[in-house]
Amino acid sequence: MAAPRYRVSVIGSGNWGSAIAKIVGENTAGNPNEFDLNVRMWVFEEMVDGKKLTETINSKHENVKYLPGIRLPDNVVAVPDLIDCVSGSDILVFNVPHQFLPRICSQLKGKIPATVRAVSCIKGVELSADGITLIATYITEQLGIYCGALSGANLAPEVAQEKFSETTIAYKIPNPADTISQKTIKALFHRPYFHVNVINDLAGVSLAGALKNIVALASGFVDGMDWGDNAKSAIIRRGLLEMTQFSREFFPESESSTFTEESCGIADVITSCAGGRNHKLGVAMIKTKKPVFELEELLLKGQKAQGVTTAQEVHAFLLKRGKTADFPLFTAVNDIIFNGLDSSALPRILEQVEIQVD
Ligand SMILES: NC(=O)C1=CN([C@@H]2O[C@H](COP(=O)(O)OP(=O)(O)OC[C@H]3O[C@@H](n4cnc5c(N)ncnc54)[C@H](O)[C@@H]3O)[C@@H](O)[C@H]2O)C=CC1
Ligand SMILES: O=C(CO)COP(=O)(O)O
Repeated sequence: MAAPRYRVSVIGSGNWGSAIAKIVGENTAGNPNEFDLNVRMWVFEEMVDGKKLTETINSKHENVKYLPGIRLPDNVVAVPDLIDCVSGSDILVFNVPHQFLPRICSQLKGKIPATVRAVSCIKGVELSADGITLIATYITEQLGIYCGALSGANLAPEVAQEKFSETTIAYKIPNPADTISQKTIKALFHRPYFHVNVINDLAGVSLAGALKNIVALASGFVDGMDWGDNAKSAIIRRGLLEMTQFSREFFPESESSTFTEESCGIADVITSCAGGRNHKLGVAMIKTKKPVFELEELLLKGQKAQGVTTAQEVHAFLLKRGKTADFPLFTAVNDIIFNGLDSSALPRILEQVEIQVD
């Protein structure tokens, strides 16, 4: 009997969504025994230069708004209808700014067979009255399918230009009878220029990707104040410690080594504090004093900086638990964005507590 050829859909077509669709399209084309050639990519439809974005993507093979200048493989097909996009697929790749996920899941609920498998490339968390849920876990809870997580030091424009980077995927086989293995998942994402390491630590990979966006904003603040490289390294060190402590304390199944050894940990903090959108926004906030969401629109032109909402969500979670004092950097980032705290207070705030990680 011939082995199954898995059909893959990518849900999302922003800066990272399009770059990941390019990778997946290259790999389905390169592994015809394992994957169906065509990759459907869900596009939140909008008019760009008087034309539907899906039509432009399918005729020019370029996402002219969110990943301009990069040719997408011909086998990546833009689809405006979410249900059409996922129907008949075996593997779903979720890649949207995290604030849009609940609506997407509510549209998909009850329509996905339990045998479908998913990977989330989203960097964020889901906040509810009960607390914080990992994005992958949220997808599992909403759709009844297993979901892993991909996260790493992966600025989308660099990955799309095929400049070398590494990434981490957390994927555990949920059912011994599954034919979609860690090897299958690696074959879907690994490229000569995009090296994948598959591990088991779903909480560590997911939280590293979400929390580093808060640290990247803080690094933008110190660069906005022109405080130099020593200050930025201090923010990176303290940020990584708070990220690890948060994960170990609230998700004890996470592993410290994920933060120190994997691309999704230290490497992503360094990358994001050097060149990411959250960093850029942090710099601009200090230099211009303009409101954060006005700057996001102005600078990112429809792209999103996830650190702003994540800082707010993590703060609400810590406040409810009386734990803000244990996470002074996370708390200060929220207070600088939303409560008018002066960023020059960072050294005084960080002096008060030294983080302990087991
Ligand atoms: N861009 C990057 O370099 C990287 C991003 N990520 C993460 O990937 C995830 C997706 O980010 P990007 O693809 O960069 O997105 P993006 O920041 O480019 O956001 C724009 C996307 O949001 C969509 N959108 C706007 N309004 C919407 C709505 N109401 N409903 C649904 N979609 C809507 C747009 O159509 C567009 O596809 C985020 O969690 C981000 O943190 C991870 C690694 C790298
Ligand atoms: O996650 C990223 C790089 O790994 C992208 O970070 P930004 O969203 O801050 O651009």
